[in-house]
Amino acid sequence: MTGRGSVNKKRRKKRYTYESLTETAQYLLDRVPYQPRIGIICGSGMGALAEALSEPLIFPYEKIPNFPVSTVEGHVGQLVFGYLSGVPVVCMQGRFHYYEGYPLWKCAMPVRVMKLLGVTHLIASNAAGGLNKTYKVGDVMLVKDHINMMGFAGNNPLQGPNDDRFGPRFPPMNTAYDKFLTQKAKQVAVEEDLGGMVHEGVYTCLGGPNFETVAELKMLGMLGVDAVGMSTVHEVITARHCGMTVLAFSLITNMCITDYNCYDEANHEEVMDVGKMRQDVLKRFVARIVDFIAKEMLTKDD
Ligand SMILES: O=P(O)(O)O[C@H]1O[C@H](CO)[C@@H](O)[C@H]1O
Ligand SMILES: Nc1nc2[nH]cnc2c(=O)[nH]1
Repeated sequence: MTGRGSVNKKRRKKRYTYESLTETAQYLLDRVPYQPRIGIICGSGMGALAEALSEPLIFPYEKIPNFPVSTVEGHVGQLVFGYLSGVPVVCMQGRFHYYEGYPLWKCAMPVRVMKLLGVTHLIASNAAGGLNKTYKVGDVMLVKDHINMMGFAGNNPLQGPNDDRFGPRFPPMNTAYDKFLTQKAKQVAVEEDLGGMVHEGVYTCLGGPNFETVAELKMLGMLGVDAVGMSTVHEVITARHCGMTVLAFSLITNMCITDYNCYDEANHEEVMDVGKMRQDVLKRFVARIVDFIAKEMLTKDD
């Protein structure tokens, strides 16, 4: 086979199969003496969330069969297994973004590996720009919904042949973010020094890596977006496709600039600094949510 046909065939071959992802999961299960039930994805500058795990077992991405590698500052690039609030969890200390050059199905691949490890609940965190004018830097926005902007252009992590062993061809997304868990997280946030700084809102993911123009942000504001980032949506779609319960939150690391007379500029250093600034409170926040899931939700699933 020559030309386009052979190029397409090679591309198709590179996609993960159920079997190759099982191989990845088995590699990890052979080295970890338990199955994690909760998965946590650390946002930019929020890798410290993984430092809260006791008895950590660390797997750098480059050592895990079939795993992509992290290329972004603030994303260490390792899977950390351990206990949080006494519950076995797995934490992605570093996620994959479209702007790194990975297709969305590859960016979301660790979520399927988590599923095969036994994870039923996903907590996805991210750093995001606050578009809602009532938000402030350092606030937390619980994601109540998303707008899949990249999906509008036909780019979706579930694109390509569907494997029913993961989930259905046409999964619903209107219940993507678990309401019960989000309500509980709201209550926890209020109790954990985040009262008045916790919101519920709509997140969108753009391809990046550039931050947005003023006109783009104005448009997103009109669409009802409260926070803007470059991740999470593809992970959540993949998680819901395979039946996981999802909670997601954004740390507002910068306010989106929608004024042509403002000459401040968004930058990644600020994003990471704010992550660091909020790391202790977020560690407690996530630990309490894990505790809640373990006590109120896992037992129901068992
Ligand atoms: O979404 P996370 O990975 O938290 O990071 C956000 O912050 C980075 C930009 O500073 C981008 O990677 C964006 O997606
Ligand atoms: N797209 C986008 N991603 C971010 N991540 C952190 N802040 C921002 C932002 O303002 N825009």
